[in-house]
Amino acid sequence: MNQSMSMIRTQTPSPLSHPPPPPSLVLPQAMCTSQRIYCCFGQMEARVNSNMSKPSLVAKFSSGWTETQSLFLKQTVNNYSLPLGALLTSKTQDVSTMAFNGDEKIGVLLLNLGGPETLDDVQPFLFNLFADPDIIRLPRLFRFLQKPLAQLISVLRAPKSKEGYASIGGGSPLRQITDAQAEELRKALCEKNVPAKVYVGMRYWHPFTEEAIEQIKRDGISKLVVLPLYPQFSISTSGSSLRLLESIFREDEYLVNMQHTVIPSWYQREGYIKAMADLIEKELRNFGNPDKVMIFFSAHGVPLAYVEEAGDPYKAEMEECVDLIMEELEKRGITNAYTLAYQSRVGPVEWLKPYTDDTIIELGQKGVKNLLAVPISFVSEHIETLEEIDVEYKELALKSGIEKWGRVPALGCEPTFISDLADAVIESLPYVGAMAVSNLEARQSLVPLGSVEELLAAYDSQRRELPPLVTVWEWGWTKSAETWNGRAAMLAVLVLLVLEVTTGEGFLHQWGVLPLFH
Ligand SMILES: C=CC1=C(C)c2cc3[nH]c(cc4nc(cc5[nH]c(cc1n2)c(C)c5CCC(=O)O)C(CCC(=O)O)=C4C)c(C)c3C=C
Ligand SMILES: [Fe+2]
Repeated sequence: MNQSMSMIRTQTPSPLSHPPPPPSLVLPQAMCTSQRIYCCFGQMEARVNSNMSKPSLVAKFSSGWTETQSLFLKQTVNNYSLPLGALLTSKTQDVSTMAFNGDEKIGVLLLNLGGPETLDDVQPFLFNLFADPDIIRLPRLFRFLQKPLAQLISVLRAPKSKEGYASIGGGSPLRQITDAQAEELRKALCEKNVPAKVYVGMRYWHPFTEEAIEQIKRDGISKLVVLPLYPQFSISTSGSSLRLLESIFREDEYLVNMQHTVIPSWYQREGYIKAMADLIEKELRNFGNPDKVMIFFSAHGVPLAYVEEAGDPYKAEMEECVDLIMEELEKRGITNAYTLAYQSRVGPVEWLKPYTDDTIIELGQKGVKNLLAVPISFVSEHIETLEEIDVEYKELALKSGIEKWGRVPALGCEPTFISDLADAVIESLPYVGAMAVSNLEARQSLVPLGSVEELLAAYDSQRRELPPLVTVWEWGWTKSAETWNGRAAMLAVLVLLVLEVTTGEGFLHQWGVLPLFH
């Protein structure tokens, strides 16, 4: 464990005054046995017994504490070895004035994928997406081909994508919905006495993350909470956005000094789980016999290698998320059969299984008649809910023998959900600028709160090569021959691809590799 990971930050012992001083004492965790931690408002003092593995609350003296506050303190101390004093402030008082100095400006950066707003945007949007090494990661030898390949694939895919976007109104609704979510989150934070500015940073289209960061600098934000709008962490989504942020932060003096924290995933939060269960419960009522309906969770897929080779926690988080939603439904007396499958695969490599389309056909064959689709990787309506699920999968289901099909809407600006996001932000504030949770066992989710750098170090740190979505081959006997043979092979592949696309014939069509995308 490195030194910074084994530290805890505590409130300096101070008189019981108001407001508290900022956290200033940093102690190696190993030295914190029976560390006394004073909280300097509300007349309270907490003593924490801590060792390398897990701190625990051993004593608490307070006046005027509610049951919830005591429980919160206990859970917090037992789960995290981080700034206790600040955590106490966040639950008891106005964070903007208590946890931080009055001149601190809090910002929340919502990260999302972005989508083309017009049909003309589709090809350049796809180029940005495929030029991202977290989406198509070529072997080192072929990295120089990332952009030409992105150009080729985006041109190849654009007609099919355009058709999809045309059928949902000529563009993606993602920007509008994310802007509305940002505004609702701002209001919810304000109502909870945490005035903050909320920014939207998209990965592949406007408003780009770079644009949001420029605004954050102009606004003089001093403490930033980074909140990817993906409930589950994946290298291909939150990971890619965080990698971009890391490179932006690294090159900018203002940003290097701006304190931040990241909420990497939040699929396990009670408010989110309850909001999902509410939507499912409501939609089940539209069926004649709700208890006979198969609940069909359809998650966005990722290539299998992300999970098996790069350590992407996405699959594990997804499965846990589905279990939590089903547990919540069970508490409400809803014990329907359910299943989880993965949609939207792209290219010929293996993705997470079972695939949504195969599963729909199988369910039909098994005699399932009522199916309720639940999109689970997204919190906004977009092409993959409005077109892929509502049109393509519905059609497939009806063809496969399903008689009644329903679909749960995406969360959008659902109040329980927005309020829970606001709580997630508030609970993360004490971690802004602090070290990440060092105790693996104490993590509440598979990916812990932390800084951009730490999160990237925890997952996919070596950025191992992943099988590209378009498979290329290598041969040769010496290092240099391998390099040049590889490059020649890649060029040959490119030429053949161009010929295939222009003539519509060739070996890839014969092998069923092209058309590349479904
Ligand atoms: C090529 C590989 C892709 C991976 C891996 C991938 C993962 C992934 N994506 C989302 C969420 C969204 N994807 C969206 C669009 C989109 N994604 C891909 C490819 C991969 N996604 C493509 C080619 C596209 C463009 C649309 C299309 O042509 O099909 C969107 C935006 C949709 C919109 O309305 O504009 C979202 C959102 C997740 C959650 C995920 C992995 C977990
Ligand atoms: Fe995608």
